[in-house]
Amino acid sequence: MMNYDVIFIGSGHAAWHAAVALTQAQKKVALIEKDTLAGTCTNYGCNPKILLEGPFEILEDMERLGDIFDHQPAVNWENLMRYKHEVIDPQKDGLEKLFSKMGIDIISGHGVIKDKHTVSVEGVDYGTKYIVIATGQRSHFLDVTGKEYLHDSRDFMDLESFPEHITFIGGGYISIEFASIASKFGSEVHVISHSDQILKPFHQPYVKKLADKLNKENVTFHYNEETARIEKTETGYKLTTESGLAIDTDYIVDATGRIPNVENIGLDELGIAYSKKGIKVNKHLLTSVDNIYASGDVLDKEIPKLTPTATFESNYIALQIMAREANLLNPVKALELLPIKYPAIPSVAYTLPRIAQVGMPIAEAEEKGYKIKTIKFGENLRFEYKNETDAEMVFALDNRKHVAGAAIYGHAADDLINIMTFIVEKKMSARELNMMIFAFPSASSGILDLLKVQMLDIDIEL
Ligand SMILES: Cc1cc2nc3c(=O)[nH]c(=O)nc-3n(C[C@H](O)[C@H](O)[C@H](O)COP(=O)(O)OP(=O)(O)OC[C@H]3O[C@@H](n4cnc5c(N)ncnc54)[C@H](O)[C@@H]3O)c2cc1C
Ligand SMILES: NC(=O)c1ccc[n+]([C@@H]2O[C@H](COP(=O)([O-])OP(=O)(O)OC[C@H]3O[C@@H](n4cnc5c(N)ncnc54)[C@H](O)[C@@H]3O)[C@@H](O)[C@H]2O)c1
Repeated sequence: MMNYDVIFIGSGHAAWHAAVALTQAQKKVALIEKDTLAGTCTNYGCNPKILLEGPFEILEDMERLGDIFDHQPAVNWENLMRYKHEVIDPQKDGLEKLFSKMGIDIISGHGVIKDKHTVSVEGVDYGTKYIVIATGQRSHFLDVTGKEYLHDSRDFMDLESFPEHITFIGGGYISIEFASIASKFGSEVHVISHSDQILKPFHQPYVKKLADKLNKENVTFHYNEETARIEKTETGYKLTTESGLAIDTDYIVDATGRIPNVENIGLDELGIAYSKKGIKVNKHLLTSVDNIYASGDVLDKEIPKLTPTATFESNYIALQIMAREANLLNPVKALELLPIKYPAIPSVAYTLPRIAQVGMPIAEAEEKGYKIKTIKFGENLRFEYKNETDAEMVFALDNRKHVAGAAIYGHAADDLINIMTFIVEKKMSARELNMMIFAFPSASSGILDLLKVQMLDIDIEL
């Protein structure tokens, strides 16, 4: 039987960062993957999503600049799809080469934990000292009549031609990000939310601003509607809700969330606890079995299930295993195994424009009595922000004049929020920011200049 120091079940970000770090630390490592090497983000999530969205972002920029351009171009979806395959498909091959070169074994097939030191793949057993469960999540599908006509995000990002009428069920990240693309493409878009909200975790005034904008661009939002059934019609599909709303459409994306892959991997047999939200772990990301960790989307966790959080957990587990191994070698100088401590985590909805946030939600900061300040940087710095006059940031100042949290609405929010993450995490003061020089003109320097003044909390409105 082949023996390893660490076996990872899954090969996404929750797994491979640790696999690389442990291999560099001379550990013998294997990644087990039943689908595509490198997991969701690389092949079917963040990477293809942002590639497909890129040209629509350029269109949006051009539209904002109006008649400065003589012609408004259109996106050729077939060519964009070809470009996606050209760029995204080789990524897994590149990683496979890198992993093999490093000496990481890649085992194809469905991994099942047989006992605490054995993982079985398609009838072959592999021995190991540690196991990391990093099996991620899969799309949830509604259990309704006609569910066979529903598609998920993976299907959407593989569409060969773009539908003229498209319907998204769910009001989360996937629905609203893809609805942004579809509306820019010129399709008639419907979004069905079973609650009275969309993008629930985000700053709701900005979500409303986005919904109003999308609404003007052919996106119709239907709130408090439960999907009842889907029927095939002569021209496409008819989606009917429990209240009787009927929508004729060419394509339906079910984006009602993702569910953790906890089945058929040996959890019950080993007594590893899990819930509907995922595998339960302690503060060291250990399951109830002392050599079996879990990482990434498959975790039952309160923090957002994102690529950077999966990567953070993966790196943390690598360090835990290295420390445990070092302590075995030298128990006298045993290293302290610190519990995981997450820093400020930014979230971004890659809509057109983006909505981003970090730190304490503004609504919570308001309740705590923190000072809430708004910077209308798009209006104030129109020359720099490509005429995006409605771009703005709201932030909360705690009583020590540190930024406790921020939310941004605007095209550059995905990058600007990283600057704010730094400021929030490091509890930077206006004085410290003032001691630094930033390149100008740039999206971040504008916002930083305005922020420094506002952080001083002198009574002026910018
Ligand atoms: C459409 C979409 C867009 C997204 N956009 C973003 C974004 O912009 N930013 C962001 O931060 N996050 C985004 N995410 C979320 C991000 O993709 C996940 O948080 C991230 O991929 C989690 O990594 P992971 O390694 O935990 O899981 P995954 O990447 O899902 O990897 C798990 C792997 O385990 C494999 N597996 C499962 N069971 C077994 C088994 N028994 N044996 C062997 N292999 C198994 C699976 O095939 C899979 O490849 C997006 C997700 C989707 C679906
Ligand atoms: N920009 C990003 O970081 C990004 C982008 C895409 C996906 N993701 C990740 O992928 C996950 C999945 O995305 P998602 O948009 O599918 O999930 P989500 O959790 O963001 O949204 C799911 C939506 O479906 C609704 N819903 C749930 N059950 C329903 C039901 N029975 N009927 C109707 N509606 C229902 C919810 O109210 C919610 O609006 C996200 O939670 C996130 O972790 C992140």
